[in-house]
Amino acid sequence: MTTIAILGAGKIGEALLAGLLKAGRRPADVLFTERYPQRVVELTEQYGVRGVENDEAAALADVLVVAVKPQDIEPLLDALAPVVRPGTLVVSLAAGLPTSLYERRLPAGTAVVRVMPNTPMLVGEAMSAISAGSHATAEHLALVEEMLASVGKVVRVPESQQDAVTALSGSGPAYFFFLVEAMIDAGILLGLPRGVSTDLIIQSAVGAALMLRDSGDHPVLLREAVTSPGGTTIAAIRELENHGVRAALLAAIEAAALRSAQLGRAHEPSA
Ligand SMILES: NC(=O)C1=CN([C@@H]2O[C@H](COP(=O)(O)OP(=O)(O)OC[C@H]3O[C@@H](n4cnc5c(N)ncnc54)[C@H](O)[C@@H]3O)[C@@H](O)[C@H]2O)C=CC1
Ligand SMILES: O=C(O)[C@@H]1CCC=N1
Repeated sequence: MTTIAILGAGKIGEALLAGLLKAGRRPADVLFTERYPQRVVELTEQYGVRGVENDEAAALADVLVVAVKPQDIEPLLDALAPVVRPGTLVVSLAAGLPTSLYERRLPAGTAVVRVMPNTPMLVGEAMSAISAGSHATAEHLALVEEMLASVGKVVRVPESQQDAVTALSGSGPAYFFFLVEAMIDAGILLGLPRGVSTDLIIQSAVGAALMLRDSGDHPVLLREAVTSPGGTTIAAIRELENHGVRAALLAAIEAAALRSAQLGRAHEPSA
């Protein structure tokens, strides 16, 4: 059985850990590393998996999943470079970091797959996009696809599209949460109790999400079906357009993609 070590078990690392176990991987086949001892205790107690040091993970695991913040990558690569074994697959979940960074810093020929997941991984509904580095084979991609399919959907994209993916689906859940938060506040403005407003909006979000996924209809058609002539919805849509919400989303997502590219460039040799 393949042994997987998750290096950095924070929000996304824990989501993957939980998802892999839920999908049937044995706790003995999953390791993790964490820099805070208290976090090691918590995760060991909760999931029955073993917390180890990064060099031990490199010695024991077939797949090393990097789930530290991009800003924390340098010390981790320093720790891994002398101990990564031939044949190890490195899977990076970090925003912005190109496979070339790992290939430059780890032993020659190390296979790297870059992944952009998102937090709905916690509920088995992740959207993950994967790209092969220059030494990753079809088998490596298939293995990563199989791992991630246990916690949601997976698509393959050229690595050149990963900054855009990061801006869309990596950060995407935050935009929906932001929208929901604002809509709940609108209910408060209209005098509804917070609990009622929250229930109304969350169930509407769940229903709309399922229609988007399952109906096969374009979002425009779904919106038009809610928008009666001379009715309430069109009055709201006019305000959304007047306030530039569409343009704001285009600008926001473009800013996220630029930030992803910038995070990658920060680790270039000349930076
Ligand atoms: N949170 C999100 O929605 C998403 C995050 N990502 C990426 O996943 C990565 C992790 O993000 P989060 O989980 O949000 O961050 P986080 O801060 O919750 O988790 C990172 C964890 O790594 C640990 N860590 C740092 N250096 C370490 C080291 N040398 N050895 C062992 N553990 C170490 C930290 O203690 C922390 O618990 C980032 O690179 C981020 O770009 C990707 C997609 C979505
Ligand atoms: O905000 C971030 O940098 C990470 C990457 C994608 C989602 N969260």
